[in-house]
Amino acid sequence: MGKLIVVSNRVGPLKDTGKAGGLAVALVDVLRERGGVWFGWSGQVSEEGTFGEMKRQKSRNVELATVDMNKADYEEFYAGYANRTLWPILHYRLDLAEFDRPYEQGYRRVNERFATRLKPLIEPGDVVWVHDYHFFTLAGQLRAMGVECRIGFFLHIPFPSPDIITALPRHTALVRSMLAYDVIGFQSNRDRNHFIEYLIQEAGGERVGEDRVRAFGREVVVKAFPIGIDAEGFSQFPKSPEGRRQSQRIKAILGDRAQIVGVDRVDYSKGIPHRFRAFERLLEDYPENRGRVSLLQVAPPSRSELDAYVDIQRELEHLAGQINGRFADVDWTPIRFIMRGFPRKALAGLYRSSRIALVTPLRDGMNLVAKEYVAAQDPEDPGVLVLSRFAGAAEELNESVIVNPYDTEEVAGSLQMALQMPLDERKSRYEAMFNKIVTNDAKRWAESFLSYLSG
Ligand SMILES: O=P(O)(O)OC[C@H]1O[C@H](O[C@H]2O[C@H](CO)[C@@H](O)[C@H](O)[C@H]2O)[C@H](O)[C@@H](O)[C@@H]1O
Ligand SMILES: O=c1ccn([C@@H]2O[C@H](COP(=O)(O)OP(=O)(O)O)[C@@H](O)[C@H]2O)c(=O)[nH]1
Repeated sequence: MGKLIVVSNRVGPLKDTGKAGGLAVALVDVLRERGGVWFGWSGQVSEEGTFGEMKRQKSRNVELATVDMNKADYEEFYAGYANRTLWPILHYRLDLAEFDRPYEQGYRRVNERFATRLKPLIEPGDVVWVHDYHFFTLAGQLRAMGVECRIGFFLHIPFPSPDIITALPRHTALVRSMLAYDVIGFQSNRDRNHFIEYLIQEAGGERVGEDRVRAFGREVVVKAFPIGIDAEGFSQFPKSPEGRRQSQRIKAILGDRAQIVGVDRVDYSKGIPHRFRAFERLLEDYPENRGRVSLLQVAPPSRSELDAYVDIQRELEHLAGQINGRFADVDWTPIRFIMRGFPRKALAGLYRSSRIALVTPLRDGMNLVAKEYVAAQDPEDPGVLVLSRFAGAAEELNESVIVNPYDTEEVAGSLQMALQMPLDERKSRYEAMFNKIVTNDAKRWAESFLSYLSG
């Protein structure tokens, strides 16, 4: 068998640096396990861009092969079409989507350039596994250059219903180019079903088996492969020196008070303002929690060059200040809002010392934080996961307390219920979820996808 070539916009690093982003975290685990080449953007902007030298760096069984982007590529492809057009649409936010012809042209250009740089790395027998919305059209470009090997695609973010997707100008061309892949994977059945509905309604496609569709003259596998984490490995992190150090710091400030934790990139899809309001509502409706329960929100900034991201950051600072001003006391701060990233071992310590994780995205492909929180719990005294029904993770983790993140009163009531949940119920919910995340871990996710891709 040939080698595995993984392609994603965000590549590495292979070490845990505390830079947030579930895609990179998941792929490190997979590549470490199986070995291969990981090709993508270096994270650098230079004058030569994709025409510059390919940086190659080997660490044990994984080789990182990266190229720069130039300023126009960065602005039109990454900040433009990927994050101003596709990201909001795929997260059901048509109100935030910007449609600009240069963005779309930049997207096609960068996909073509990446295909040109990738092609010489592909040898007979290799399989290519492409990730995420940055590269919907990459396989189409590779095929046009004569590449015939098996190429798979996995979408890490949601795929909405045809009603929403059809708002994207020239959506047909985009979806048609996706059919150049041999296997197309989604995080959840909901996303997979939306894609099939699109093919049937908009492209005259048809289902030709449980996981196969025919459209645009091609027959491909279309299937949900919910992404996992290295759950066994993560469950050991709270016992690491860094994990312990964070737990001890938290215990020292909390005493016998309870902590709710949230961990998200600052992104409008994550529902952080709604979460702050739900926590405020908890303090209003259940005043016995004042002085007794606090919310720790870790929120590393993300895509800060985009207005929508600057706006949400400001809104959060304002809201946290307002809620703290209203309820804080000399010895208690209701919301501790930390706008920087932590390495995952440190996060594990924060998760372990929190009675509740409040994971309330308005839309999310999967949400690995939900799985990490479960993995980090003490089996003898586990905390409670309160999870949005709109996270991909909710399809699997149905023993969590599932909430509608838009319903402030419901989330506040669920927090109160979680704070009072008896130990035996906490344990039975935890055990069911832990078993699932250990079984459906990152390794199994990759093996399952690759077994379809190998044909
Ligand atoms: O690369 P950035 O623009 O800095 O953004 C970080 C990553 O965000 C997204 O992550 C998604 O993948 C997770 C793992 O499958 C999933 O749990 C989560 O729901 C998604 O939002 C994005 O998809 C990545 O491409 C970005 O690198
Ligand atoms: O300070 C932080 C915050 C997050 N993360 C990691 O970033 C990933 C976030 O993945 P998720 O699927 O929850 O959301 P995404 O950011 O990919 O949309 C998780 O593995 C987190 O542990 C991290 O390493 N440090």
